[in-house]
Amino acid sequence: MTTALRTEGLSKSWGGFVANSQISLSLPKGARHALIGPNGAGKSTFINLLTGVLAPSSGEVFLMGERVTHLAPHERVKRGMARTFQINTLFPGLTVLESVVLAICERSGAARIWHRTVAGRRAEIDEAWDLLARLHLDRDADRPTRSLPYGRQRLVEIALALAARPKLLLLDEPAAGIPTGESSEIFDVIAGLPDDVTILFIEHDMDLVFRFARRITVLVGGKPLTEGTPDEIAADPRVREVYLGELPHV
Ligand SMILES: Nc1ncnc2c1ncn2[C@@H]1O[C@H](COP(=O)(O)OP(=O)(O)OP(=O)(O)O)[C@@H](O)[C@H]1O
Repeated sequence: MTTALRTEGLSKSWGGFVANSQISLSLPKGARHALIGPNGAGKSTFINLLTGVLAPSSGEVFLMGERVTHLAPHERVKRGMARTFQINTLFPGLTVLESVVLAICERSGAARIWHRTVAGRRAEIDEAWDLLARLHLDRDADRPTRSLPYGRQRLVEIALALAARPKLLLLDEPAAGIPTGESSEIFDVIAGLPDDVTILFIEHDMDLVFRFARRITVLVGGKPLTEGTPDEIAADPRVREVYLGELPHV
């Protein structure tokens, strides 16, 4: 089976403080893998090491079998690694459709001429409509992204990441701060993505984690405590101790 993402002994320290210690993880193609752990466990640090925002103190990162440990973030994006960004820092004044068309142009190399006219980019516009339909965003296509409710903005962020046609999608708390009904919708959309997109997500809401992950890694104090299926993780007394009753009963 093809491994989409593999890390070997990935570690990050600042001075004497160890934020990530010897994390070795392997995600087969099509994985729906959750990374969980208490506040400060080192989850965001790990994602930042994967994307190249941070350089590891030691260890390796492989994307689709290729070593990418020392590549710049944009080089990893080119090779198929995408993460979501807060939309407010991207194109707040553009409509949903314009934002997604621009992101597609960025991937297809048409970005350098986009200012001529977005309306002239027929292939990119068609692709954007397909993507919006898949994410149930088509009815919002003509609205400025900043006028959307927060939950739908998060969906646009996912659409922008998908515009890069990623092989690996990294989601750092995709449902944070969103009312329960809307967060389920976001995870329904994520669950409906095709299996050629491998997904690693961080999420604090244990109901969502146990509904959508096929495997879970638990990080405590920067170290992997255990990894397993949702049933295995929910039944693990060490994990139950860390989560103090937040886990579903099996
Ligand atoms: N640039 C930095 N310099 C020093 N320490 C840092 C830096 N970035 C993160 N840390 C520390 O590393 C530890 C892990 O932080 P990280 O944000 O990765 O945890 P997390 O599991 O994502 O937490 P949360 O669930 O609260 O978002 C924390 O103690 C944090 O203070």
